Amino acid sequence: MTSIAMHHPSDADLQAAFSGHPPSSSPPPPLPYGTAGFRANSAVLLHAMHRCGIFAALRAVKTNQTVGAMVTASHNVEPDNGIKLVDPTGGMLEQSMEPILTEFVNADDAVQGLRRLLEKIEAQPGVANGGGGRVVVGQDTRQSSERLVKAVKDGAQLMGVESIVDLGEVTTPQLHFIVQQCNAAGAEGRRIGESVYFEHFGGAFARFWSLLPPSPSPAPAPSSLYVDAANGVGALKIAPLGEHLSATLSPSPLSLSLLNDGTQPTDQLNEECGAEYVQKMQRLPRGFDAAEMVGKRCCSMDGDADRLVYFSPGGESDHLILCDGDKMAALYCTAIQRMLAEIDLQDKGKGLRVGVVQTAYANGASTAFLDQLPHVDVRCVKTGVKHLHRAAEEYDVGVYFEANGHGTVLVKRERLGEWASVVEGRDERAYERLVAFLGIFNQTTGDALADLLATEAALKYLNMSFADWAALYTELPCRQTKVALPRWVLNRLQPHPEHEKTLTQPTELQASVDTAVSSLIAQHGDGYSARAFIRPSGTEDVCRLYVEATTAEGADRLSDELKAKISQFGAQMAKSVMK
Ligand SMILES: CC(=O)N[C@H]1[C@@H](OP(=O)(O)O)O[C@H](CO)[C@@H](O)[C@@H]1O
Ligand SMILES: [Mg+2]
Repeated sequence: MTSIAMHHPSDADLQAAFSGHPPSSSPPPPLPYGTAGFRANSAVLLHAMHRCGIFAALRAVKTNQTVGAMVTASHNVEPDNGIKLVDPTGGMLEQSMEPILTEFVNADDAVQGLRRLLEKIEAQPGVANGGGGRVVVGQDTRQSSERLVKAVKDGAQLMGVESIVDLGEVTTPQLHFIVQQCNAAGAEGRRIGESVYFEHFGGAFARFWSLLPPSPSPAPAPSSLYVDAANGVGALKIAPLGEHLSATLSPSPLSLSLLNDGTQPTDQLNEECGAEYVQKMQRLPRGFDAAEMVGKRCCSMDGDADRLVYFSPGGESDHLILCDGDKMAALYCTAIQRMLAEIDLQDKGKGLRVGVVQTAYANGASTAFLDQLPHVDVRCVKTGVKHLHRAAEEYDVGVYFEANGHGTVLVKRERLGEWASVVEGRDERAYERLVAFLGIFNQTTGDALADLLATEAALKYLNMSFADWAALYTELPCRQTKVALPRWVLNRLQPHPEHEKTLTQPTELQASVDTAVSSLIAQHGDGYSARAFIRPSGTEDVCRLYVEATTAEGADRLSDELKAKISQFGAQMAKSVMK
């Protein structure tokens, strides 16, 4: 295969780069770099994968570092697929690169597109001539993933990258973490693979556990945690995680029981299971028996294991008690607050700046709970973890969570280090415990496995049962619905650029929301609260509607009314183009 040196390739080189590769006869519809990368039905993605491979390799060559490419469509249905690119930091692709990549992926003329891309990449700051660079590729368990990974690798190979490592089936957060580790100081010669991941997170959990007050002897048997793996890639990682914990902590304090592991012929990825289903539908996932498992501690990951929600069957049909991302943020903040208080530094002007970042989908009761915690800033940003992650980085300890369970806690290690001297003579074990707890979180992205460990650690430390955790606050009744609309209609909806709690366009649709909300409040009088917003999804061709109100009946009514308004708006738009 021809490979292109980064500087001034000839037209023949560029032509060769695309010979035998899509786009084929029918050009696919333009693909946006959405909330989490490119995502669509897998049948139209081959050319995008090939070009993302080219792009990833160029970024790797330019920075002379390791870049990642994860082939996954996360919580989407099995026939969909997608790709998320991982920057050398281990984080998501830098935002300024998104339009550059999008233009290249959608260029009608592939050769011209690549020429423009080369110019733009060369203009970026970085190593002048590049040289080495590595692309690490991972995939979820979708049937289409293997074929698409091949297209990514073919694309990467054309760009003269020094090496391409195919990790096979890994979770999205594993790939992020491995990329970060590859670029860390002293990584040369280290084996690239997932063992580094299990050692790091299993080790962090074990360290924290060993710093807890000793359990009465003999230690009580660990209570089982039932894990719904959404029939996705996370299922493959529960056993190695368990083995690692048993090898480090004897006996392992966690007993993990795996369900929806994708091994049965009827198992379908994300179908009636997984974090998205459980959180949005508020229903028990398939395979969880309400009567048999009542009161048990359970959790659900999504298809690529970067989200986690906890729940407990309520005993009746498929009713459940949910601890979603909002409650995980509340739990972690409570634990961090307690740990800070133990070292007694918070109110002495030396405290760490602790912040929590949420989106407009956070339940109002969670925001109120976090707001009343002392010394914690609460912020609301746009949907999509890239926005939350960036905002959380501004704090010394930045907790971020989407209600759907995607989140983590970011820590400025150097600030923690500065504290080491301040705590001298105080409770040093408490300080070490704080450091160890914060060490459990994945610093690159939200991570179902790491969050599972952190949740179990926090519950143990706070001596809380699942029921105690669920009772930290009571959610306001809320409804999340979606209305299918074509992309060109969705493109007319412009959410507020900072918080998405309103639409700046079309103003008539926003006015309908305002009127419906005010009239519900007016009907109930003082003390009644209600909130609603509309937003186009960045991962599916749907318009999302979120509603919350003091009463369930009010939330239902508001939701029905606004759903009808959205459908009406879609119909009007369709009519206007037919004229
Ligand atoms: C309301 C909601 O849950 N939206 C999800 C969903 O984005 P949308 O743009 O809303 O489709 O998928 C994103 C990627 O997984 C996730 O970050 C986000 O929170
Ligand atoms: Mg996901």
